[in-house]
Amino acid sequence: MIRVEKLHKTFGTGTRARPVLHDVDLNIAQGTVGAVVGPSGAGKSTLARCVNLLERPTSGRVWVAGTDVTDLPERDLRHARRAIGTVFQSANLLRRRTAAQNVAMPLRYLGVTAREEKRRVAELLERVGLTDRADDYPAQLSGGQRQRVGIARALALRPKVLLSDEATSGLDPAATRSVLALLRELRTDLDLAILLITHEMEVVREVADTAALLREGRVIESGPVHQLVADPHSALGNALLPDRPVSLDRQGLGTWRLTYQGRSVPTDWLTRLGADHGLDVHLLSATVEEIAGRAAGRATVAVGHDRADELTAALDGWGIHAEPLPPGHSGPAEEPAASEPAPEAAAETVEGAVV
Ligand SMILES: Nc1ncnc2c1ncn2[C@@H]1O[C@H](COP(=O)(O)OP(=O)(O)OP(=O)(O)O)[C@@H](O)[C@H]1O
Repeated sequence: MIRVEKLHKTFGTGTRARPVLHDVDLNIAQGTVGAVVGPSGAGKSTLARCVNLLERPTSGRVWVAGTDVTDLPERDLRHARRAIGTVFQSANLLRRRTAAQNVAMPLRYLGVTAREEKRRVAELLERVGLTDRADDYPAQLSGGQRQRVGIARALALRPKVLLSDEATSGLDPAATRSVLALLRELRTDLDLAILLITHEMEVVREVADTAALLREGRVIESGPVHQLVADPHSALGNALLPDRPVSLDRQGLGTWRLTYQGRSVPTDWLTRLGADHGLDVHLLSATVEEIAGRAAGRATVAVGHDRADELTAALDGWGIHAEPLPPGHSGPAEEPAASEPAPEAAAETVEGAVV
C-alpha cells in the first residue's frame, strides 16, 4: 500500500521558503489504482517524489508497502526503493540498448546471474506483450511500445507499488488505451498499489479506483471514483462525467438534474418512465459512461409540475438521485477539476433531445 499522512513539503528556507504540499493525506491499497489529478503546479510530481523517496517530506509520514520510509537513513533508501517501480512521461530508455537490455538494467545492478537475467527479461517482455520486440532499439518502437518497455523495467525488481507520472501524456488514444489496459492488468495480476499522476480525466475514468484532486498543494477532494461520479456536487465527479444541465423554461414544466451509477439502475429507465409510469419526459441532456466497471450517468429531464412526485418516486426506486434545477440554468454544473477538461466532453453530451 501507499499511505501518506499529513504530508508537508516546503522547498527552500527563510525568506525563500516555498510551501508546495500542505497536510496531504492519501491511501492506496494493494490491488488498486489511485489517481492524483490537478492543475499544473498543484504539487502532483512533488507528492510522487516524496513517495518514491527522491524528496524528503518537511513533515508528515509516508509508508510504502508497509514500511514507514519517512526517516529511513540514506543507506537504507536504496533497498526501500526496490519496492517502488516508477514509470515516467517519456519512458527514459537508453537509446543504444535494446528493449531487452533496457529491461535488464535494474537486474544488472542487483548482480543476478546471466541465466536468471535472461529468464526474467523474457518473462517481463512477455508480461507487457513485447516478446517479439526484444532486440529492437527504442527508436524502432512506437511511443506506446517504449512505454511498455519502461513498465517492464519498472517491474524488474518485483515492486509492491508502481508510480506512474503522466505515463500516457503525449501518446495517441490507441497507445494510451493499451498502456492503461496493461496497468489495469498489472494491478490485478500482481496485486500492485498504483499511484497514477495525471491531468487527463479520460485516464482516471479508464483505470482509477480512487481519485484525489490536488489544488495549490492541498487535497480538495478524494474518494472512490464510483462514489465521486454519483455525487452531483463533487467537482471531481463533474470533471469525470461532465454534463451541461439546461433547464427548460416552459410554463408548467419543472427541470430535474439526475445523477446515477451502479447496477440497480436499468439502462432503459427513460423508456420505463413513459411506458410504466405514463410520464411525459423531456430529455434535455445526458451523459453515460462506464466508470470503475459500472454504468454512470448524468441527465437533465423536464416533466409537468403536477407529476414531479411520481417522477422522483420512480427514480428513487432505481437509485437515481434527482435534484430540481432552477429555471434559466444553462452550462456546466461546476468548474472543471483539472487543468484540461476532456475534449470529448462536449461530444458525449446529448442536448435538446425530447422524448
Ligand atoms: N526542487 C524544487 N525547488 C523549488 N520549487 C520546486 C521544486 N520542485 C517543484 N517546485 C515547485 O513546486 C510546485 C509544484 O510543482 P510540481 O512539479 O509538483 O507540480 P505538478 O502538479 O506536478 O505540475 P505539472 O502538472 O506542471 O507537472 C511548483 O510551483 C514548482 O515550481
